[in-house]
Amino acid sequence: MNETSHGTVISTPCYGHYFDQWRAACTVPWQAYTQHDFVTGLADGRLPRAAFLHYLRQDYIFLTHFSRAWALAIVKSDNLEEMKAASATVHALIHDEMQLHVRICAAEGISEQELSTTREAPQNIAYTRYVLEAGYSGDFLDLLAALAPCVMGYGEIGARLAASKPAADYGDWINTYASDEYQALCRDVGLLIDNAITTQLGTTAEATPRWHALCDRFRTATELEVAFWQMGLKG
Ligand SMILES: Cc1ncc(CO)c(N)n1
Repeated sequence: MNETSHGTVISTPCYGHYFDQWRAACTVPWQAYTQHDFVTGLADGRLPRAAFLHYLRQDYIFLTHFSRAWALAIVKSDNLEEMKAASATVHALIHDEMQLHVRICAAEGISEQELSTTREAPQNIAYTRYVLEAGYSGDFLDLLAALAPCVMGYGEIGARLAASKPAADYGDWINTYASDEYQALCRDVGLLIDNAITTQLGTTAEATPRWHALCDRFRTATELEVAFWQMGLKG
C-alpha cells in the first residue's frame, strides 16, 4: 500500500505471485526505483523538460535492446504459450510503447531518425546488455528475472501516479503506463513468470537452489533501473 500526497491510500497492483516474492526480496532498491526523484518530478511536473527529453531519447534506444531481449525470450521458451506471451510483449514494446517516445519527441522537433542515432549513455549500455546477457548465458527463468523489474516497475509507477492527481505536464507518459493495455501486459507477464517457475522449479520454488540466483538477477536489474533514472535526472 502507498499513501499519496493527498492522503489517499492506493493499493499496489498485483501482477503475480512470484513477481511479488522477487519484489519482497529487494524492497530497498525497489523503493529507490519506483519512488525515485525522477518519478516524483513526473508526478508533480517539476521534472525539467530537458531531463525528460534526455531520458526519452535514451529510453528509445533502451526499448530497441529490450525488444531484442524479449525476442530472445521467444528463443528460450519451452512451449507455445510462452512464445505467445513473449511475442505479444515484443509487439507491445515496438508498436505501442515506442510510439509514445516518437510522439512526444516529434512534438518537440526531434525526429525518429535523430532518436535512432542517440549515442547510448553508459547506464543504458549497462542495463540493456546485462539483461541480454542474462538471456544469452542463462535460461528462460534467468531472462525473465532480469526483464521483470522493467515491465512491472513502470506498471506500478504508472498506476500509482495516475491515481495521485498528477500535474498535466507528463500526463501522456503517465497514462501510457497506467493504461488498461499496459496493466494487462504486466499481468500477462506475471502469469508467464508464475507458470514458468512452477513448471521448472515445482510448487516450492523458494526452497530450490536456483531461487537466490533468480532473486539476485531481479535485484541487479532493479538497481540498474535506479541508475537509469539517475542518468535521466543528470540530463
Ligand atoms: C529504463 C526503462 N525501464 C522500464 C521501461 C518500461 O518498458 C522503460 N521504458 N524503460
